[in-house]
Amino acid sequence: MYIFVVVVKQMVAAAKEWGFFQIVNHGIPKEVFEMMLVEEKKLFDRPFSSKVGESISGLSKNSYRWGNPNASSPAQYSFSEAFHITLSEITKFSDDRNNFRTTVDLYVQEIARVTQLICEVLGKQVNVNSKYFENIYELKNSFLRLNKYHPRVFGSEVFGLVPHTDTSFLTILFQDQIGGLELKKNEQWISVKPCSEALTVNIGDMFQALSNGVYQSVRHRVISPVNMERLSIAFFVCPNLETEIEYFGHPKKYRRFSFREYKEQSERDVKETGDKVGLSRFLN
Ligand SMILES: O=C(O)CCC(=O)C(=O)O
Ligand SMILES: [Fe+2]
Repeated sequence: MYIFVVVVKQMVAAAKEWGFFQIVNHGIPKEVFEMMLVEEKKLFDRPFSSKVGESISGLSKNSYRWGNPNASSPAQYSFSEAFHITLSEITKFSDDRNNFRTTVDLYVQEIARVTQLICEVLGKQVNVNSKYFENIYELKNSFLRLNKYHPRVFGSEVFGLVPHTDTSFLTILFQDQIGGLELKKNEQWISVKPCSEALTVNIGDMFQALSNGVYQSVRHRVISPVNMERLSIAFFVCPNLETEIEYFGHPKKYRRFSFREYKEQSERDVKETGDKVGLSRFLN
């Protein structure tokens, strides 16, 4: 019990100060990550035409992304490709010849169990209404993002993923051992070193709003690896589109808004400026 209290304190402190922390002893067997990496590799190894052209293993057609479609200068290029798989899609997969569906489903169940605990614990400390995290596995708008980063082809630093904050409540990331993820703190970029047993958790914009700005959704980016590829798997816990995001105490830092409103505003901002304005648009 004492240990639990200490760990909660550390998580809360990290969520406030860094917006990031790593967890070990999460109870997910390492085989689950290994199996998931095998499936991820197989998926990315398909020919480009197959990834953009047809639906794979029952994934929706627009689940595949590459680069940054909104880039208007080299500084905004992202040298990576990704698959987005929503929880609602997982139940609809039809083709399971290659264990893809079973593996993804197992992964999400395991991750959702750990995420449930983290969300409840963090939420409780800042009086977030418990309805937001009642059943993480039922939040069908949540999604997995499988990321593959390509070795850099130009000189010095190239982005694998441009600086951004996550729109989610919270993101829970498994990364391989290559490294490249960095977070911004006091105007400096700091690397989040890979640790094979750890999951990396970061606060998203929605948790910042629900906690009235106490937890920080911190900007982060990925620097392209040198001479090798990097893989990661991010699980974004997201509310349903119509969910109203609101802190129930006073004074309220942000006005009430729906997740749909936030997403649509962010998409418009990204299209127009290449970047999301984020929560500062929703100040009270
Ligand atoms: O791959 C990583 O290390 C980070 C991924 C990320 O930030 C994202 O997918 O939003
Ligand atoms: Fe991110």
